[in-house]
Amino acid sequence: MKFAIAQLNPTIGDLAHNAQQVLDAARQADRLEAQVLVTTELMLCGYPPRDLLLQPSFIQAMADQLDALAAELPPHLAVLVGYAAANPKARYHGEKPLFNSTALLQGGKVQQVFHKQLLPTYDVFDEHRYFAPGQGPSSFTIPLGDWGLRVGVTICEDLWNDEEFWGGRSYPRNPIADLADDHVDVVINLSASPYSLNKAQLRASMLAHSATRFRCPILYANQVGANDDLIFDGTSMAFNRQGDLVARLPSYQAGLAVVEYDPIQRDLCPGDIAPLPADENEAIWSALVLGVRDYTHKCGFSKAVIGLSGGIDSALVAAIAAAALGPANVLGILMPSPYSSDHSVTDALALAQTLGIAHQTLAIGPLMADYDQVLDPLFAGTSSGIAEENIQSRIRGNLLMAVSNKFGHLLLSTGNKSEMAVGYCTLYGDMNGGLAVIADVPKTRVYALCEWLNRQVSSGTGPVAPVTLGELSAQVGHLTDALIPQNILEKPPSAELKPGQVDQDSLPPYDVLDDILDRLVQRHESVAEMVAAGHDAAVVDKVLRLVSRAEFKRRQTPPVLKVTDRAFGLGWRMPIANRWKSEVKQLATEPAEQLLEA
Ligand SMILES: Nc1ncnc2c1ncn2[C@@H]1O[C@H](COP(=O)(O)OP(=O)(O)OC[C@H]2O[C@@H]([n+]3cccc(C(=O)O)c3)[C@H](O)[C@@H]2O)[C@@H](O)[C@H]1O
Ligand SMILES: Nc1ncnc2c1ncn2[C@@H]1O[C@H](COP(=O)(O)OP(=O)(O)OP(=O)(O)O)[C@@H](O)[C@H]1O
Ligand SMILES: NC(=O)CC[C@H](N)C(=O)O
Repeated sequence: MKFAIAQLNPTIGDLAHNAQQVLDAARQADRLEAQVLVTTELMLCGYPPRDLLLQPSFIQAMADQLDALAAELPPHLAVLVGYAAANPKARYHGEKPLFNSTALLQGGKVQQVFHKQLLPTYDVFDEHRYFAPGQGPSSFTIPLGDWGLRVGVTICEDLWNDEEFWGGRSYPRNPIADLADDHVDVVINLSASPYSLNKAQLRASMLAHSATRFRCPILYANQVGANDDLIFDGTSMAFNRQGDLVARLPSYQAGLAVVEYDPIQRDLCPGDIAPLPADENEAIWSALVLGVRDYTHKCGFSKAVIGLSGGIDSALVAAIAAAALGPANVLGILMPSPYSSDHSVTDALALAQTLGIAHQTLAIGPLMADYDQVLDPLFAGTSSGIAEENIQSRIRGNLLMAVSNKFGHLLLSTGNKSEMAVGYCTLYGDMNGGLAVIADVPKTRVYALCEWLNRQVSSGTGPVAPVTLGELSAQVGHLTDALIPQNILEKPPSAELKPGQVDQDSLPPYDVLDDILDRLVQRHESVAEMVAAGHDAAVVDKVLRLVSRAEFKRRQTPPVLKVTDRAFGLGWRMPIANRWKSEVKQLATEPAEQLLEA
């Protein structure tokens, strides 16, 4: 008796293409003599479909696609497919018209339908907006010799609510416990669980716990690929009833695994276990490469443009883009101003050369002079300040968008999470772009990732992950000792908007800033807790005020690829016109310029 797990990469709304992926996987599973194929949550429409779910024509098209798929599948194979099913009982306003469902397709038609019971509505999830909860327990039976194997079906969050695992902090219901009470032999879970740092390890310990606690094998199929800001790592797994890992699919790529069930032992047999990324840097790098590749291609682009400043943020984004799209599809634009250092140009050129990407230099001095001249009647008699400095950034943003418009390149923006948090970036300037590639990566991690990249290349360790450095190395071919030129790693970070400017004139050292931000954004700590951890109260106060003051900018940031537990975007929904002072001593009404320089 064999189960197949299909780890697939659906595109939101591309029903025919997603169904074709299921069909291809089913044919492969059939050739491998599997009896059951498990796909991922909402596979037919892709996860998360968001407000497409509010369009009745979309739901009808999905139902039609499901019937068409059922008719084409190998007839003996039982195929579990995630889709959104109409809720026939929904009659009054406010009752949700849909279920988040799994169809069991076999013999050319839909045999059974199971509904998700626990609907996540936190962080980036908003499932109560669309779905009614199902009432379990949900199972089906596969004839096996003279008995029937009872298979319990759950959908993603259904498995995330074991009160023992979370130390009592969960809802009263646990669908896995209900299935165990119902004496199922195996539990299946169809998931769309987005990547964040170390989440694969969390999922594994949670699954191992449930398998052990209920003495029940678990097969877990997770979506792979990126849809908008969310990156899905896949890393599908299977655990036996002792809680041992018996199979794992590779992270960050589509694939199919077959796991055998032994009816005598009533347990899963050991199968192939793909390695996890070797460390945190490899995991984040691989996630970002997948995020850029899928966003770019799924939005219909093949090429990207990036402003290359000779700094570390644009260097990392350019390396990610080169790995994701191929160096031939990345264009770096150097735009020196009279305030730019020589090394901003030489370092950017060295980077373009090691990455093998095309580059072009557009000097912005004459445009700055034109702006000064045009604004002179209005600005005469005022002292030069932030308005004039930001014009440089806006000229660059404008030129980059002109290149994007002219040649159809996607503009990748380069701001990191630390500067996005405190508003150390210019609206309609360096914030321009279609995708904010590293806006969930703190500056200290930007350095760590670049150092890791250089170590990988210089140690000649070769491919580190299937979609990542290996491909980049293969494409670049001539990598020597460093991918990111050493000077980019060593020089002090600077916006170079005025002579001699460095980030640390305005901001606390990045290790201090990032620790405070982590405590604020991820861990919801109070000022008192941060001070107790050793931070200076005045520094904490300044950072909190900057964060509060910059909300209007973050709301206008391009979609941010999420790699932490809490990214700016859907998981961070703060009001802009906001007078809540928390423990911040005073409302942040000072201009950002004064705050940054305080
Ligand atoms: N609540 C609100 N809702 C909507 N809009 C609001 C707003 N409050 C201010 N604004 C608008 O925002 C403007 C201020 O924001 P903005 O124009 O971005 O300018 P601002 O934040 O004043 O200055 C940008 C800062 O980013 C730094 N920086 C660091 C690194 C790189 C770069 C770079 O550009 O390369 C820049 C730069 O040194 C400076 O300190 C106001 O003049 C106002 O128009
Ligand atoms: N001289 C320049 N040429 C091209 N692009 C630039 C230049 N200066 C700034 N940019 C663009 O604006 C972004 C923000 O730049 P800036 O150097 O001011 O800040 P940063 O946070 O230190 O980033 P980086 O580390 O990439 O320099 C850069 O990442 C780059 O995309
Ligand atoms: N799609 C879901 O139900 C996802 C929720 C789940 N807790 C996760 O992050 O993986």
